[in-house]
Amino acid sequence: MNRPIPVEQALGLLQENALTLPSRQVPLSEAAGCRLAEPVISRVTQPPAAVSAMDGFAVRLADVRAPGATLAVIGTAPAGTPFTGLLKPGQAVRIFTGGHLPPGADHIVIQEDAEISGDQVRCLRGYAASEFVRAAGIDFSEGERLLNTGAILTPAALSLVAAANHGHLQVTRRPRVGILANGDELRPPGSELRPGQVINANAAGLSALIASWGGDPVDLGIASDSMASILDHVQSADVDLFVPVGGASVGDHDHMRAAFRESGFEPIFEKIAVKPGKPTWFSRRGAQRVLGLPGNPASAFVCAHLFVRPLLTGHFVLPSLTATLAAPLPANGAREEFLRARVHVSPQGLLLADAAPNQDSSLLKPFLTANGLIRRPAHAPAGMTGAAVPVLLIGQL
Ligand SMILES: Nc1nc2c(c(=O)[nH]1)N[C@H]1C(S)=C(S)[C@@H](COP(=O)(O)OP(=O)(O)OC[C@H]3O[C@@H](n4cnc5c(N)ncnc54)[C@H](O)[C@@H]3O)O[C@H]1N2
Ligand code: MOO
Repeated sequence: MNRPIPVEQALGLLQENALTLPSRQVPLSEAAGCRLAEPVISRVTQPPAAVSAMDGFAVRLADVRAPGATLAVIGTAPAGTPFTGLLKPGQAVRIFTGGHLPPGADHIVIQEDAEISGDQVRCLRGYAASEFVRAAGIDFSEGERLLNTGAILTPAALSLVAAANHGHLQVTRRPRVGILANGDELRPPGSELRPGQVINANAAGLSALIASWGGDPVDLGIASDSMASILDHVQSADVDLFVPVGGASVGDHDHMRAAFRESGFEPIFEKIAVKPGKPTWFSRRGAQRVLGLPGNPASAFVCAHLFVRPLLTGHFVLPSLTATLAAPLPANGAREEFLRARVHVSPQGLLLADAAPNQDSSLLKPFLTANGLIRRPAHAPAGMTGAAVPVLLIGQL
């Protein structure tokens, strides 16, 4: 299994070997960003009854079709305290936004269109149809399935679940993701460097990406270029997914795969026909997985987006937009390519993709402006300015 496999095949194998994690119950206050381990079924109807969308008067539409109707105000219906009496013809109830419509009422006259005098209200306008009434259940109903197993609890999902009257949720534990840098030359950021030494730059960014995708990053430090050192770091780690970085290629100092194999991990794939990131590899041991990234920083970042993100989010299809090339591209080689690019909307409203001029896999600086990856099939012919290309967003538009 040493030949590089296509990107789509790699994604399929990741999906077949997706992480399986235990679930636990958490209060809503701890559920942000977690993944649901069971569907959320609403326990209530929202709104529970027809309610007013405005401050004003609940009336019968039939009473106010013509302007100038004068009605007797028989009570008040603020939000939280429904008026229980029946609204008869010729009557109105003072109502506030969110208040339940009293039985018999089917229309709201907003207070700006009303003149109050004592316990009477005069409606200045006439109305052809019912206004400002929110029907019961326009948002959702009791028993309705609001979210499926696997959904991520986004801020909007959290409020929806709260509105559906769930105080606790069964969620999958966040995957613990161990980032293991490797290389005798590497030192932590902030170090005094001797000649030949390089900063472990990858771990900081990968850790932030992993957290943004719902993982709990665990910094496993830097292993030196020896089997013993890597084994030492692997054996002492309690993680669901290892993300070793570097030592993935064919050099004399690349021991990462062999060390994991020695630890009982079985290879699933060894290389991907992708540029950058050919040495990206994947293996498993029981419930644990390893997604090995190349050490080159751009390769590590791009392949984290392509292959670590699906493992953490459970979405194994790379989301794609269509953009227009802002500048020509040369023909592509034998590996599917993902070019760091700035994706932006032109003043004419066109989504443009502008590839960074230098795509060398050692460069980090292009990621400051690149918010997308232009996806180019293997052997794609040269692309002309104006051509449509698929783009994967990796940042804000
Ligand atoms: N003869 C061949 N040489 C290489 C091949 C090949 O097929 N045949 N593949 C190349 C490709 S493609 C890539 S990508 C790199 C990846 O190699 P490794 O994963 O083994 O990475 P290293 O050798 O450990 O490091 C490469 C480069 O990146 C720097 N690095 C490593 N880790 C970090 C880190 N955590 N932070 C910052 N920089 C890091 C390291 O110092 C090296 O400069 O292999 C090609 N070679
Ligand atoms: O595939 Mo490597 O990541 O080009 O440099």
